[in-house]
Amino acid sequence: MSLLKLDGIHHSYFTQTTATTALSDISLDIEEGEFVSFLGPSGCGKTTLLSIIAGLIKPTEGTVMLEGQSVQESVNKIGYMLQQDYLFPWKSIEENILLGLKIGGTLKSSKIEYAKSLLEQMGLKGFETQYPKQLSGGMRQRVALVRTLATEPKLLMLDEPFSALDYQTKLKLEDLVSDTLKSYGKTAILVTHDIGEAIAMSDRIFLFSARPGKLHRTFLVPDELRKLTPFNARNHETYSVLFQKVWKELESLESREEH
Ligand SMILES: Nc1ncnc2c1ncn2[C@@H]1O[C@H](COP(=O)(O)OP(=O)(O)OP(=O)(O)O)[C@@H](O)[C@H]1O
Repeated sequence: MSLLKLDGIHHSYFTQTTATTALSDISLDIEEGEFVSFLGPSGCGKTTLLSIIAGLIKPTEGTVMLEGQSVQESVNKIGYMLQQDYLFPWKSIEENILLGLKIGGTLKSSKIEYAKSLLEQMGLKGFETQYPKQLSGGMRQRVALVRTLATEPKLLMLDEPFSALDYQTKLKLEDLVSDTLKSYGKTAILVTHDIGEAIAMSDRIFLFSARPGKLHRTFLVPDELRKLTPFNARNHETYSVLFQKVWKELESLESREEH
């Protein structure tokens, strides 16, 4: 059984006078432990689809099942990492990380130990008593990921989590996030505008067409890239071949939108 199953998703936004169809007939499956990316022209409905998967928006038509249950019954199984870290500035790094567990009523010693091991793995040991403003943007994003992983979500939604970072920090964080998610066998969906990031980090890439967003094509990332770190994948010859393919396909979708 797939971890996540979307079947016939269709979504329109309605006002009193207008209807905007954002998504049309999206069906896809994501397996446990897979890392997939959602790519597509601006406005093709990626954020709408993430919100539907998270159970924040009920689709006009279609179903979303996580581990065979409707998402409305599984909201606590989903974790987020967003473009902004949304850490509480008045709380220390440790307090920020443990907050999700506290709110969820699962602040047990085994969970605290797990959070501490994540903190160490993300290179944040020694920063527990510091405050967000004392950390760099890349470090704050690492704290945000630890806070998310600490609640042990089944599915992680990564909504452009690297797009506000400088290029070098972004490349380093891609490696660290990829390594951490692989080592814990986590399933993740990355929304990005960066084709290279999608190729370097994913097992599969879902390419959506312009509004209304439809699943246009799925690209399988070849094994020789998947076994490398994202940084090393970017330097492999197969990477450029796939980059060209995805680029051309995306460009054709964007030019269709303009006419
Ligand atoms: N609350 C809303 N009410 C009406 N229309 C909306 C609403 N939210 C999104 N839309 C429309 O639905 C379409 C899809 O929007 P969405 O934000 O999901 O796309 P996206 O692919 O995430 O965009 P981007 O890549 O620019 O972030 C767009 O045309 C947008 O204008």
